[in-house]
Amino acid sequence: MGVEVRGLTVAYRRREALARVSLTAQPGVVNAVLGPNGAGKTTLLSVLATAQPVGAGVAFVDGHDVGTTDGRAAARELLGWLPQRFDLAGGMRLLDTVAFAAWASGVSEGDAFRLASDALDRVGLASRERERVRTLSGGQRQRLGLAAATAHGPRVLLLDEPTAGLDPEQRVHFRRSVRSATDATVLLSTHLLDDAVHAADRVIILSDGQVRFTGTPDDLARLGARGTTGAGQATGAGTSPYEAGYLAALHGPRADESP
Ligand SMILES: Nc1ncnc2c1ncn2[C@@H]1O[C@H](COP(=O)(O)OP(=O)(O)OP(=O)(O)O)[C@@H](O)[C@H]1O
Repeated sequence: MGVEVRGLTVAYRRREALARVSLTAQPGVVNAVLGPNGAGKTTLLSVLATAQPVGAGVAFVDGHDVGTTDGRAAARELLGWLPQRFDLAGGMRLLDTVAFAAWASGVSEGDAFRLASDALDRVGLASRERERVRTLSGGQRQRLGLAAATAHGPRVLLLDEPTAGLDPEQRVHFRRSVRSATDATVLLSTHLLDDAVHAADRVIILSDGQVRFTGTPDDLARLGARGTTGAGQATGAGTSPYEAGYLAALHGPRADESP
């Protein structure tokens, strides 16, 4: 069932971080949520992760309405969430870290270590499973976070800027790990266009709390290839079709209210 959001509005005090956002994410599809700083990406993922209340509108995670107490409880069992900032105990071994996360997500103690071992294998850390967390590089740490978020087999996976701060090679590794770690519906937030078009089947562009574009990376490139942004500015030489599409999406009309 994936994710469905209709008319979602979330405000901090009186300022709207999300303004009547509507979008769907189909089962098994990797969606990049792209947008500038302050666009509302973390707020959207936090609502879906049940860490933040729905203001107005509705949000369903695999058919469960996260605006209700029962819906939140049901959604939590089938979610995987890698927040923008997460703490891991440096002295713990990788295997114990992931097994603990699986157990905390409802997996039995007996299954937790087997699932943790499988998850570490999928993100390319199997050979390090006996090592301690503090020995990992930034990129390896993110992949450990991915293993911890996916070991219990979530139906919906929410990754908040998982490649922030990683060098290009580590970003490529991480993107590949997402593909191999899960067949869940994925929402992956980023402000890096490269990550969005290479990691995802679909791109959702948010700006100022509004959806500006939804489509495939090819759709975005086609939008860019039209040669002008929605604001009528010509795109310069050296601008890729994706970048031109991103600019057009940011400066054109909002996308979630079109048929
Ligand atoms: N706890 C908070 N209190 C008040 N305002 C907040 C809070 N969290 C976020 N905001 C505001 O809500 C808006 C959306 O923030 P959000 O963190 O969702 O954006 P983002 O797209 O994830 O940004 P970034 O790329 O910088 O992480 C911003 O204007 C931000 O200042």
